[in-house]
Amino acid sequence: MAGAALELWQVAKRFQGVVAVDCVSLAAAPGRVTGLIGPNGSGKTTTMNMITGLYPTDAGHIRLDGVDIARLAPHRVAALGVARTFQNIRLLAGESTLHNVMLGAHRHQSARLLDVLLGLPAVKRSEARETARCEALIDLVGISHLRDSAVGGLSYGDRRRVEIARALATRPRLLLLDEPAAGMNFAEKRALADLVVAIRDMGITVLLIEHDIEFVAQVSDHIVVLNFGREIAAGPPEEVRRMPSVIEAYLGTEDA
Ligand SMILES: Nc1ncnc2c1ncn2[C@@H]1O[C@H](COP(=O)(O)OP(=O)(O)OP(=O)(O)O)[C@@H](O)[C@H]1O
Repeated sequence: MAGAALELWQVAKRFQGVVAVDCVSLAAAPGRVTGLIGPNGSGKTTTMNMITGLYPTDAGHIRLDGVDIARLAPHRVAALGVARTFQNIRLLAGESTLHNVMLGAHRHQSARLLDVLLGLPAVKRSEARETARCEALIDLVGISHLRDSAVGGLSYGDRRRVEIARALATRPRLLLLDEPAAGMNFAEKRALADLVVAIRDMGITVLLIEHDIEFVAQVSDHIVVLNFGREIAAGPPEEVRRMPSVIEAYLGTEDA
């Protein structure tokens, strides 16, 4: 699978006079992990919401493999191979892990309604293939023992894994992770870091929003730092961590 190249150029967003994103330009290279960091309220989630089509941009371009997606509806952006997880986990609590992950896969089942109603063998084969693919993803994220468990009863970290597996089930070329390590303990974060690297090694481009600077530095090939809706620094993790502007804006705060 070839990861998509994401490019933002002078992107801006205001909410009734509040400047959420002032002027952000960034590039996420294909098949690499780009970390997007910054203090609370610096515009990270708003940027992600513009990339996925949830918010239309007020200015600038967002290009996916050169195609401007800035004003496309969320389902059209998703159809181009963009998947995401949310800061506040969004899953069907009463349904099993497998059922939740299968929801991500359904976009790829092309069977006609009549064929499904007739239960044709080709439809059953396609369903079996998709089930096997989703089971493999559940295994990849490390929760195969929770395949049939209702997700409402799972730990926070495991629910995050279900969300990532569901996003992967859509066969993304670009995966956006919004604070995936939030609320995780040390061991869970270490396993998550391995998972993010495994996803990158599958060829998928990853854009990662995260507060935990150690975690971001560990998994990112490139880091972009926002403050007050503007990009204040960008570069390799070790370089960015040493920049005085970053230390002042981010690492010096209680979020670091
Ligand atoms: N829907 C909205 N309506 C009004 N203001 C908003 C909306 N969404 C975000 N904002 C404002 O835009 C600014 C940027 O918010 P955003 O959530 O993008 O920041 P963030 O960097 O993701 O913060 P956090 O790390 O706390 O999640 C904040 O001042 C926020 O209050």
